[in-house]
Amino acid sequence: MEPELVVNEIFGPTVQGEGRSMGRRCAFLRLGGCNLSCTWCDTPYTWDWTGAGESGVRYDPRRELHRCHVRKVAEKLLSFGVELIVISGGEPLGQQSRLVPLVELLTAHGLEIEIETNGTHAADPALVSAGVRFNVSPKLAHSGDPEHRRIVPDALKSLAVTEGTTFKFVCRNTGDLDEVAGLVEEFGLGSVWIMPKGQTGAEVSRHMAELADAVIARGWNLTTRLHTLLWGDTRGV
Ligand SMILES: Nc1nc2[nH]cc(C(=O)O)c2c(=O)[nH]1
Ligand code: SF4
Ligand SMILES: [Mg+2]
Repeated sequence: MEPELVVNEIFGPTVQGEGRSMGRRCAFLRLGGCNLSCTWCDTPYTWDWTGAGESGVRYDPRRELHRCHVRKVAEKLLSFGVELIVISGGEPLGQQSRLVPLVELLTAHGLEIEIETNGTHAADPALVSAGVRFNVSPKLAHSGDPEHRRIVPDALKSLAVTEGTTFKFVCRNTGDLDEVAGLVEEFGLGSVWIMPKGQTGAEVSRHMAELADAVIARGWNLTTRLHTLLWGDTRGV
């Protein structure tokens, strides 16, 4: 039987708004479901059916989630005519065995693939050998998730030695950077990016200004949230 993915939305062309490929033209596959429930999550409509997030909104899974055959998803993503596909969520690695055939179809067409993940799942070796790059965003205490759920040591250690992985931490101020340093040290994380928390351009810019000098001084990289600066808290961009 042909595998199906639980999809929230497919959109493009846009630009990758975060991290190492910021500004690159791309299309997005946003999958449904997440194993965490961060209070400030910017995509609660992919998982929050009870109103657990900051907004208190209960989203309707019947509206938000769609089962789609891998082949159809691939066709749609290829139709955007972009060189880079970003797979996000929710938490896309919750469906990673079913992502393998999709990634194989896309890489056969010469596309590059990045997966945004919260770092609680080790990557399937088949995704790694297909050439997927992982943008791993472990959650800090301010996410509101209990530590045993947001920090999975074996997953982080495995992702840390996976070729081409970057780590991207959502931070508000310099106080958060000590917590990042602790994780970097404990799990041997390389290619560290700090990203300001924010769902409006003003909030992103304020946190960015507070963080920039300290991030540079610590020898890390800084990314903004380009899509938020451009389009605010809009879906599907
Ligand atoms: N343009 C754009 N860039 C992004 N980079 C990571 C995103 C995400 O939602 O994971 C995202 C997103 O939602 N939009
Ligand atoms: S891990 Fe990501 S998608 Fe899941 S709740 Fe946290 S911010 Fe939202
Ligand atoms: Mg987003």
